This record gives sequence, structure tokens and C-alpha cells, in this order.
Amino acid sequence: MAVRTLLGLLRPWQQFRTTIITLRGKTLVEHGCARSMSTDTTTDNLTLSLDSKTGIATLEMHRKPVNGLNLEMLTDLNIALEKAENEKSCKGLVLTSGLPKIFSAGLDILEMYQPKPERLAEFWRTLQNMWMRLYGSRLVTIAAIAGHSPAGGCLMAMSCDYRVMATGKYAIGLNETLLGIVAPFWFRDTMVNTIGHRETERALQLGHLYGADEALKVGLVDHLCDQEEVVKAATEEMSRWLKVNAVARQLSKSAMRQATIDKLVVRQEQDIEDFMTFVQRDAVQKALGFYLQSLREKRG
Ligand SMILES: CCCCC/C=C/C(=O)SCCNC(=O)CCNC(=O)[C@H](O)C(C)(C)COP(=O)(O)OP(=O)(O)OC[C@H]1O[C@@H](n2cnc3c(N)ncnc32)[C@H](O)[C@@H]1OP(=O)(O)O
Repeated sequence: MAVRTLLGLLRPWQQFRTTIITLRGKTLVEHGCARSMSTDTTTDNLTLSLDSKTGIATLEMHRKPVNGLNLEMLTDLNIALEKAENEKSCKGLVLTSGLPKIFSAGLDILEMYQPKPERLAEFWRTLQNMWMRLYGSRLVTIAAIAGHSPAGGCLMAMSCDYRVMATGKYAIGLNETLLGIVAPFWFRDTMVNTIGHRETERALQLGHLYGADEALKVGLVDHLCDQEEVVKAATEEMSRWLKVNAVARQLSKSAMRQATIDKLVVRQEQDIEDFMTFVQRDAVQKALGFYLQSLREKRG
């Protein structure tokens, strides 16, 4: 009761901080004053910071070696996204990576290979929630992609409002079929909404990974620039979006995206069941084992 009364007196972000402690058994490391998001918030997996002058937050992923999305990383992403969302002065979010040559290698395959069922279900639910949060964010969201972005990495990028990608030998796309797995309907829907039905159909079947030029051509990304300029270009683009009336922009975004999100909302439990059944099939486990092996052998 005392805790509830105290929570009632706290602002949303302060309640949020308390929730972190309750949910994870450990708190985020917050540098400086805990009363403002203008100070950095850092975990093992990411840093969230807000420029209080511009209202632009930067969410930088840094889970070594490749920003693989495991349960802990996804939990941190959910917490960070909710924190940015709840901070009134925050208007936009740049999603980027602090690791060289990698945006995100997508889902951590080790979460799906020889999994423990309970953790597998939690992992998938946390991913679903992260996607719904990012795709439906009130904020202007821009992905600054200075490295590879396959599968779940591509999903995160596509869930933003705009994508800036580095020129160079980086690849982006939904390559699930190359692993012997199938992108779920909400991954597919997000891609259809980004590049259209026919291009998605081709890309999904082939597990096609686009180079930067090709990604620009089909509209999978919106702008290319030098690797070092990616975050700057994203921030510059952001200021254009922030000049638009926020309510009108948010309502337009929601009008375009909410039906896609609602499709998952009503099928969330079924989707978890489907995922668990599929992933635990012998053939799928075998395929994931081979793929992991090929990644390891590539390193020699
Ligand atoms: C069943 C329903 C469908 C679910 C939908 C699935 C969505 C997904 O996201 S599945 C994951 C798809 N991701 C990939 O296919 C990417 C695989 N990785 C790569 O292609 C490369 O690692 C790279 C291009 C992203 C980076 O290349 P490079 O810089 O050369 O780094 P390494 O390949 O040497 O990798 C370093 C280290 O990390 C391990 N690793 C890479 N990706 C993943 C991953 N997604 N999950 C787990 N581990 C990964 C890799 O095996 C290396 O490990 P060590 O050899 O032990 O150091």
C-alpha cells in the first residue's frame, strides 16, 4: 500500500525507474541526476540519451559482438523506448548502433536454438512488444544504419519512420529463408508497408539481403551517406519532421500503422504458440544448428 501511494506521487518516468528495479532485479545505471532524461541511461546493451535543446533522443545499441537481440537486450529496448515515449520533452528518436559495421544482426539465434520453452515464450513476447512500441511510437523515429542489418535488424529499421544507411558493403533485408525459418506475419506486413507487396514477396522467398544502393532503389532505405555522417544525416532529417504539427503527424502515422499493429494485438498469444511450435520442430532446430555452425566456420 505504502509503495502504491508513493508511486502515485511520482511522475511517469520516475514510476518507470521503480518498475525497472521490480521487473529485472537490477536497475539501469543512470549517470548524473536521475530527475531528467537529459542525462544518459546506460545498460550492458544500450545507451539512451536526450538532447534537451532539440528534444531528440538517441538510442544507441552496443551489445557485443553484433547487437544480437536476446531477451535481455529486447527488455532493455522496451524500457528505453517506453522511457523516451513517456518523456514529454522528447519529440524524436534516432535509433543507431555503437558497434562498428553492425546495426543489428537480428534475433540472437541462440535464443531459438535448443531453447527452454518458458524463456522462448518470454523472448518472443518481448520482441512482439518491442515491435509494437517502436512501430506505433508517437515519436518521429529515424534509423541511422551504419552497418549490416539482417532479419530482426531490418525489422527494427523498417519500424522507424525514415532510414538513413551508410554506403559501403552492408546488407539489409529479411533473410529468414536462408536460415530455414519463416518471417512471421508482422515482419512481412512491416515490409509490405515499406516496399510494397510484389517486392516483399520476392525478397522474402529469396531471403534477399539488399546492398545499400539497391535498398535505396526499392525504398527499403530513404537516404545514403558516408558511414561517419549517418547519425548527423538522421538528425538533420529529423529536424524537418519536427517542424510538422505533431498531433497531425502522429494521427497520420497512426492511421497508416495502427491496423497492422492491431493484427498482432488480437493474435499475440496465437503468434507465440505458432512461433514456439515452429521453432521447436526437429527440422528447424537442425537448420538453425547448421546456420550457427556456418557462421562460426566463416570466422575460421
Ligand atoms: C522462426 C520464426 C522466425 C523468427 C524471425 C527471425 C529473425 C532473425 O533475426 S534470425 C537472425 C538472422 N540473422 C542473421 O542471419 C545474421 C547472421 N550474422 C551474420 O550474417 C554476420 O554475423 C554479420 C553480417 C551480421 C556480421 O558479420 P561479422 O562482422 O563478420 O561477424 P561474425 O559473423 O564473425 O559474427 C561474430 C559472432 O557473432 C555471432 N553471430 C552473428 N550473428 C548472430 C546472430 N544473429 N545470433 C547469434 N549469434 C550471432 C557469430 O556466430 C560470431 O560468433 P563467434 O564465432 O562465436 O564469435
